[in-house]
Amino acid sequence: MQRIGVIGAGAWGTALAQTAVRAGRDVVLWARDAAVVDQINRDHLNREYLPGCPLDPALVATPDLAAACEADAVLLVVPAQFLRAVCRDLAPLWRPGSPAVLCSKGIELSSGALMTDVVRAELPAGTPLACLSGPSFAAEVAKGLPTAVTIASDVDGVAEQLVQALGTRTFRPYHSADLIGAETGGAVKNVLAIACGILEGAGLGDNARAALLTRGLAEITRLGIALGGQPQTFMGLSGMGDLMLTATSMQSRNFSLGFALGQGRALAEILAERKAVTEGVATAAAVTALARQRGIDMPLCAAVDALLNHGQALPEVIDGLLTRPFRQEQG
Ligand SMILES: NC(=O)C1=CN([C@@H]2O[C@H](COP(=O)(O)OP(=O)(O)OC[C@H]3O[C@@H](n4cnc5c(N)ncnc54)[C@H](O)[C@@H]3O)[C@@H](O)[C@H]2O)C=CC1
Ligand SMILES: O=C(CO)COP(=O)(O)O
Repeated sequence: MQRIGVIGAGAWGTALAQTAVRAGRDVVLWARDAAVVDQINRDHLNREYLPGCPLDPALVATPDLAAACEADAVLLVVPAQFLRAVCRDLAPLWRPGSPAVLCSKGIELSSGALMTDVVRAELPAGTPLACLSGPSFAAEVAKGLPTAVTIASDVDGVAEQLVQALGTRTFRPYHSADLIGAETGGAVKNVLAIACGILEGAGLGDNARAALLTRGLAEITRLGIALGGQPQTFMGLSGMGDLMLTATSMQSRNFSLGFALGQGRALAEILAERKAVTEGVATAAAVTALARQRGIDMPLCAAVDALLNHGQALPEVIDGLLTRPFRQEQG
C-alpha cells in the first residue's frame, strides 16, 4: 500500500494524512473547501482545522475526489452525519478492491447505522472495510507525539497491511479482527465524554468521575457485544483507551462541550461558538434509540440524550441517575 487517499481535511483527516506521509506513503488529501486545499499546498498549514501544526510539504491536498480515490487504501474521515452523502459521491470513483478505512466516530442519526453499515451500503459491493480507532487527539498525532491506535478489519490480512502502511515509531497501530467492537467503542465514548465533562463542570467530584468511566465502559461493552463485538476489544485501545482519553481531557471537543453544559451554559450557545464537529451530540440520540430498539440498558447515554436533545434540565437528569434502583454490578 504505497498510495493513500484521505477523504476529509478536518483536524483528524489532516493529522492522519501527515502521519501517512511520515510513514513514507504518497498521500492525497481531499478537502471540500478550496481555501483549505490552497492553504495546505501553498503554506503547508491547515489553520482552520489544525492550527499550530506545520504540515509536511510532501502532503498534497486536492479538491478532486477522483484523485484521492486513485489509491491503494482510502481513509474516510468526514463527520459521521455526512459520511453517507460523501460515500455516494465516492462510489462511482472507487478503485475495485481498495480498502475503505473508517476513521470517523459516530452513529448515523437518521438510521441508527454504524459507519461500517453506511459504507457497506454505499460503496461498491466487496470493498474491504477497516476501522482505525483509539485514543488519538489529532493535534498530538500531527506533531508526532507517541500514539497507539487499533486498526480492525474483518477481511484477512487487511488490518495487518494497513498497520505496515501507516505505522511509524510514534504512531503505533495494533491490528484486530473485531471491526464492530472497534467502531462501537469510538462512537459511544463521545457521548460518555460529554457526560464526564458535565460532571466535571458541575463539580460533582472525583468519585463520580471514576463511577461514570466504569459504568460508561459497561454501557459500551453491553451495546458492542449485542452488535457482534468481542468482549476483550472494549478493554483495549478503541474501548477503555479512547474513553479514558476523551472523557478526561479538555482537548476533547465532547468533554469540553459537556464541561460548559455542566457550568450551566446552553447547548445552542456552545455549538454556535465552534466550527469543529462534536460527534457525541447526534450520537447521543442515535445510540439511545439503538439501545432502546435492542432492549439494552444505557442509562448514562440516555441521560446525555435527555439533556441535549429533549430539553430535560440538568438537576433533573442528575437526579434521575442518582435515584435508579440498586442492582448487581456485573451484567
Ligand atoms: N479531531 C480528532 O482529534 C479526532 C477526530 N476523530 C473523528 O474524525 C471525524 C472528523 O473529525 P475532525 O477531523 O476532527 O473534524 P473537524 O471538526 O476538524 O472538521 C470538520 C470537518 O467536517 C467537514 N464538513 C463540514 N460540513 C460537511 C458536509 N456537509 N459534508 C462533508 N463534510 C463536512 C469539514 O470540511 C471538516 O473537514 C469525526 O468523526 C471525529 O470523531 C477521530 C479521532 C480523533
Ligand atoms: O476521538 C478523539 C480522540 O480519540 C477526539 O475526541 P473529540 O472529538 O471529543 O475531540
